[in-house]
Amino acid sequence: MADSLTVPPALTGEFALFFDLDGTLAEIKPHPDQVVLPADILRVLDQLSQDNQGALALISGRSMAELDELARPYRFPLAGVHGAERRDIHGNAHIVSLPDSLIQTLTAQLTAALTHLPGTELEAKGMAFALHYRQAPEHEAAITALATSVVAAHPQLALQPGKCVVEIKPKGINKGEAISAFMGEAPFAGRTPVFIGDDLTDESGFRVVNQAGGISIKVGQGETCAGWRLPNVASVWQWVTEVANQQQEEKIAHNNRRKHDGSLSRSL
Ligand SMILES: O=P(O)(O)OC[C@H]1O[C@H](O[C@H]2O[C@H](CO)[C@@H](O)[C@H](O)[C@H]2O)[C@H](O)[C@@H](O)[C@@H]1O
Repeated sequence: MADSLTVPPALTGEFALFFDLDGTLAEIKPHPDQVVLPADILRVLDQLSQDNQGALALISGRSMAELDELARPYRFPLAGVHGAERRDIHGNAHIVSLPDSLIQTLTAQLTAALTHLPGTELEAKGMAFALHYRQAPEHEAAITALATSVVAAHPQLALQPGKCVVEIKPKGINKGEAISAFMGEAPFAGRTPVFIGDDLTDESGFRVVNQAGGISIKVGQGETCAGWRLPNVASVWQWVTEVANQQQEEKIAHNNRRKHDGSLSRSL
């Protein structure tokens, strides 16, 4: 499927919009804390959210606290840590946690192990851990072996490989489940889901969206079950801006038709 994929179609209708963050809305950077979302793109997302009755959510591997920071001043519905955290349209949080004792043990174990792998970084996210090797690609095999051994020792955990990262997350957690949860609730329910993502963690989201007859969009190269492809982050920004502009024009045309019909019926 991968290489014959084309740019996604125009969006006319009632949509529920889901966006991955790193590698989709934001360029990949050497370190996670160097990532920013341009103010223009945040305004476009807010516009899209308003024009779709609030049916827009960020679906990310990052924590919800980081997502809120990156999306400031806006507060969108969120799924963080690959779906282990979720904040619905009413602001209610749905959290999958691990026992504190296990989090403490894993933090200590992983911190100690990474001191022997210079250039690697541990990102502790509460119920999940990202083991980054972007600055030390020579340690990819060691990081993968370490994460694999930790997951093998704890049946409640699962591996989540990504771009220069191997993550350890609670078992059964994935972005597809998070999108399904949103699709069961207003204002998402009944709309056609659209999900844009770039990485392996996004494939479960694409599957759910495909099953619902929605629009799944892979950013960049690589095998995917998505139905459409955009080449890079710049093309995502361009596409979402075009979609927002088009929805605005439709709204204006719709309002003008209503005004015109109203004045016609008054004059009859
Ligand atoms: O689901 P996403 O929104 O795509 O988040 C996936 C992970 O993104 C971050 O790591 C990745 O992006 C970093 C910044 O560009 C990059 O330095 C790193 O190599 C990538 O793996 C984030 O740090 C993770 O917590 C997310 O799970």
